[in-house]
Amino acid sequence: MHSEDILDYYKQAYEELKLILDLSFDQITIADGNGIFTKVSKSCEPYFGVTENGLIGCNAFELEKNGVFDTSVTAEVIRKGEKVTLIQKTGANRTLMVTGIPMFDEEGQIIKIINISKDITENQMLGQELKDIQSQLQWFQKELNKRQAIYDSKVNYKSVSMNKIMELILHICDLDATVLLLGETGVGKGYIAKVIHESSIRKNEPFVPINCGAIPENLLESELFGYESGAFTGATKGGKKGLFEIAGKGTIFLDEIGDMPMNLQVKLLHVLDDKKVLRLGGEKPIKVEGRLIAATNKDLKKLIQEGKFREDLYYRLNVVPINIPPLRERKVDIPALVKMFLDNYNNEHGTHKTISEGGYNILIDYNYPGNIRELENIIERLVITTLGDIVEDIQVAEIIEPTKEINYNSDEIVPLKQSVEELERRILISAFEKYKTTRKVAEALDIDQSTVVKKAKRLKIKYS
Ligand SMILES: Nc1ncnc2c1ncn2[C@@H]1O[C@H](COP(=O)(O)OP(=O)(O)OP(=O)(O)O)[C@@H](O)[C@H]1O
Repeated sequence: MHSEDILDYYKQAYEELKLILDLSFDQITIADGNGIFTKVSKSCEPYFGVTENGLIGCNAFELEKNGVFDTSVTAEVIRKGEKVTLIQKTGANRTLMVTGIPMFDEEGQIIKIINISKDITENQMLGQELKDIQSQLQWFQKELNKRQAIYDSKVNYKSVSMNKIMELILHICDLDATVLLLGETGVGKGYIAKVIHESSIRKNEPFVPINCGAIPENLLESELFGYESGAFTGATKGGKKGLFEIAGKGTIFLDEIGDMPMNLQVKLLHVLDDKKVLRLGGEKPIKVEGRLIAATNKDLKKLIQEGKFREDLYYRLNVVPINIPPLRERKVDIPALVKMFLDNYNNEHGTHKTISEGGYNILIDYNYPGNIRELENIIERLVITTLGDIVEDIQVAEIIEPTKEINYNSDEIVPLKQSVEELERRILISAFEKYKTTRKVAEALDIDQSTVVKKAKRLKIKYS
């Protein structure tokens, strides 16, 4: 071949190479062994924010420093002496996947580096969007699970006050914060404590309830904190786990916290502050990881004033207070509860009882000093004691009549003696429903056992 033909051949080859470079969708750059760009495809311009001529003759190390791209693949190939693939962020805010391929001379020195880049900005954005959607989905799933748990728990309510409580529960169920449930006897504090546990991430861990008012002080202490063998006379060999230990990562429910003896209140406060518990006679602290829910029907502030409840413990427990209103203040909830209890007891006793319209109205009108517990008992008694399939008005009235309360909010003036007797009767009936024995009722009402017996006789209250 003549030298002119050779020149033509190379010229043509060069033109073809340039055309390929410029037509390529990918960004191609060629640098020499020192990292100086010798050829750059036109498509590079929008991706690096620098013109073709602005790149040619520039050093990759310099461009890296000037922020045209973060890590230069050319520079990396020179540093490592081998083929490199990396993700590169450019000054024009694009994300590229770049591969740099070195070419060597006979002595193994790099003479050229060919870089091919693919724009993956959209892929990355889609990837991020996918991640965002996935985390949103997880959040919705978690919310849905919590709502499902509340639905499954069959807390029937229509009232605004209960709706607010359930929304609060959804909000706090997964937090570690201590919950203090307040409300009259029978409003469902224990029931709600269980709902909180079952709607929370702790639902597969134990739910451990204990009634602080029903157990003597020394027994309560060993139940709560456990003991080592030989801690006291009669202690089981091998010791015993306390309820905090048994609850593990679950929920410990301290019912009737207002009845906890002062001495134990101090110990409980230490456990809550230190998040550690010591078994009686033990030396090794055990980590407390469970969530605490406490409940009381007593006025804790009044107990503090009377010196019967520690103020510091009160503030420690009162992180999320939930005040459950009495049933008489949310009568819209009664129909669904009546239906639920009627269905439950019909199932349990194999009956098909319904309640007459009049009987139903009596149930709605009644003020339930014993709250949901009393309503449940009334429905069970009606299902068991009535003979036909329809519970008539009179049968409902007969059950409610002995405890029918005087409506103190009405304008009707009733003789004081009658009012006092009625109030006593209500209190005693509720106390008997809960505590069953005259001794425990006397303890709860802080009167002598003989007074309980006398009053029950005078007010014709039956107890077993
Ligand atoms: N929302 C509810 N739906 C169905 N049953 C309920 C509901 N709330 C309470 N109950 C039922 O009413 C009864 C009393 O509830 P619970 O023992 O939780 O009340 P409490 O406020 O803890 O009472 P106390 O202060 O006397 O311990 C229980 O049998 C419980 O199952």
